[in-house]
Amino acid sequence: MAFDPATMLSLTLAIAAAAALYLLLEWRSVKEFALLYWAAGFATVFVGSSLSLLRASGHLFIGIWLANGLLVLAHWLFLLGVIRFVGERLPTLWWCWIALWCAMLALPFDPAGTKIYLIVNSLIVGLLSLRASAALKLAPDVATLGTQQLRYVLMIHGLFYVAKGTITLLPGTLIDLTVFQGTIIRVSLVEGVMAILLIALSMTGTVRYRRERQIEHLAERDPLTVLLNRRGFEARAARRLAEVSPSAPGALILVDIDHFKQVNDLHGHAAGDRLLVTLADLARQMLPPGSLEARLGGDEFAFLINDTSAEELSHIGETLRQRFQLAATAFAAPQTASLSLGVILFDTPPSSLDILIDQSDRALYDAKRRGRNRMTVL
Ligand SMILES: Nc1nc2c(ncn2[C@@H]2O[C@H](COP(=O)(O)OP(=O)(O)OP(=O)(O)O)[C@@H](O)[C@H]2O)c(=O)[nH]1
Repeated sequence: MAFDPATMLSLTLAIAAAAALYLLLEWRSVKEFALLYWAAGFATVFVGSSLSLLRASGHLFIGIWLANGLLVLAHWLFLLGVIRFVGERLPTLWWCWIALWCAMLALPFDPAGTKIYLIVNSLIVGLLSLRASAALKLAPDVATLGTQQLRYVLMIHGLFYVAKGTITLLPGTLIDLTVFQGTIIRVSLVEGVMAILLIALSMTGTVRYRRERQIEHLAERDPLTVLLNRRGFEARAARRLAEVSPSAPGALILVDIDHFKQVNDLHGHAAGDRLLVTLADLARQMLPPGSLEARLGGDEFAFLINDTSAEELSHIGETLRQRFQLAATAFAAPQTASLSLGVILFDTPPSSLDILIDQSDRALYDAKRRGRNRMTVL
């Protein structure tokens, strides 16, 4: 296939239209607002590329100025989509490109004017793409394969446009925007086709990966307390247990609320829910960073702590018990709700999490049997 301008522009038109439509359909199912910006961006590329065909018939204002201006607008929409996707705010300064681009309308249609136009236009497109790429540099726990892909595609695209603007500065560089003449313009058309294809694919990938991660996250969380559920706890525990050694012992604390049924019966299910959330909040506040906190079901919770000691466990258990008891006084009952804790401290990795849960369950049973509102350590 010849890389002639007409073929490249036809490809650009076809891919941009398909990308706009695809992102719009994707938005209908995922309702991620960034997809709307990106779809609008590709629709703008489609309109801009269509208008650029008019330069061949002498309509230079529409075919060059307006068409290339729409290319800038498209990249602005891509940037707005990325900003929306990462939940950032864009400083007002970034709106200045509109004033700059309008100022270029004053440039004459001679070779010097066209050259300045191409340089400024390319630099604006390059900077908008690089800014979008920078916004996608997310923390490792938030970044997905999709965001990484989009980040690098936008970075390469932005660098290409900055290079294009810079090379155009060189004396003797041949460009003729009126008839798509000059190596830079031709290379740019080829890059444009590749870029819109890769950007569109990365954009859908970005949203998909994030959605998958959100679904994964929800599947491993208890909706009421937002602690891990049993499945999430099991999935994460194996790696923590393998890190246990005599110099860094581990502990599993099993917690059950005493007389919880009375809270539900006397104050309603919503009050019971509030108490469960209170316990989850206390655990989040008091357990050392890196601990695993889970609600195994009903009023039973499990906390896995690494690199701990009997003294630390005793302090955590006692404080948790006392603070919970204080919070539970808001729900008066013949027997106020309290906490029973069964703790197992171990200095070698156990053969399985289930065995560990069984052992701490025995400790918990002992705490219940001895009158509740206490902690038993094995
Ligand atoms: N509010 C609320 N209650 C729940 C939830 N899940 C389970 N429960 C209730 O938790 C209670 C747990 O019962 P038990 O642990 O047997 O009762 P208990 O009164 O705590 O008894 P002891 O543990 O022996 O002191 C039941 O009444 C369940 O209906 C929930 O998500 N929200």
